[in-house]
Amino acid sequence: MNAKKFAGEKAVEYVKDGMTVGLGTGSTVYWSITKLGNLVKEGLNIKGVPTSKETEKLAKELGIPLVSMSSVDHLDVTIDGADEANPNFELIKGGGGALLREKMVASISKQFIVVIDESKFVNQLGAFPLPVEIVPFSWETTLKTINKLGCTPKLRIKTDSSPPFVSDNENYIADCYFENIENPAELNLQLNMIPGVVENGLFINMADTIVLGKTNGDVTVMS
Ligand SMILES: O=C[C@H](O)[C@H](O)[C@H](O)COP(=O)(O)O
Repeated sequence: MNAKKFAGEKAVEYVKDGMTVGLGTGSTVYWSITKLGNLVKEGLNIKGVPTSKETEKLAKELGIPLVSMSSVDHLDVTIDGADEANPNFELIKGGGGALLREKMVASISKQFIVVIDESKFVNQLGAFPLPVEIVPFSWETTLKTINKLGCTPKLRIKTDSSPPFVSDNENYIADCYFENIENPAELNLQLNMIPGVVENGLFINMADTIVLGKTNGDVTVMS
């Protein structure tokens, strides 16, 4: 059974008529967006702010009205997936390369709802390589600097020997293999101090609620 679908659909309960809604990116929030599309067809009045070109395309196909982030002061709620979440509600995001826009959208949201399946809820972050968005200019130098923080960074490529993956913001992604991240809040600040780093996939003090789907159909909501 599809744990991502259970979590994604449950989170839609937080969306009410008249809200401006941040629409995350990925295969879990896909289910939230699809359900929202159905509710819009039935008369729900919302405006969406997409966090990626992929989500923008999906929302348009589903008929969800969209507005740009720059046209709003805040969002009422954002629903998004994550690659890992810990009991402090700290997250790793960016497996799909959308972390920068996702962090910007989440940062002005009154409520940030994270949808995950149970395999992503971990005691310590870091088994999933941390995505870091970096500028293409001298990316090799940026990787060397990131390496000094105790990880092995690898430039993301689509397949072996193909060109680098390019984000919606025309940047590259370094996937950083830490294994264990002892202090996510400190690492978040250290990474963002490096010239060449645009943003990293650690989301600290941002998530308000985690909606966790299980394969048996149970959904746990943590706030
Ligand atoms: O860049 C991608 C996002 O941060 C996703 O929300 C994250 O990777 C989780 O995606 P999925 O729900 O497909 O596992």
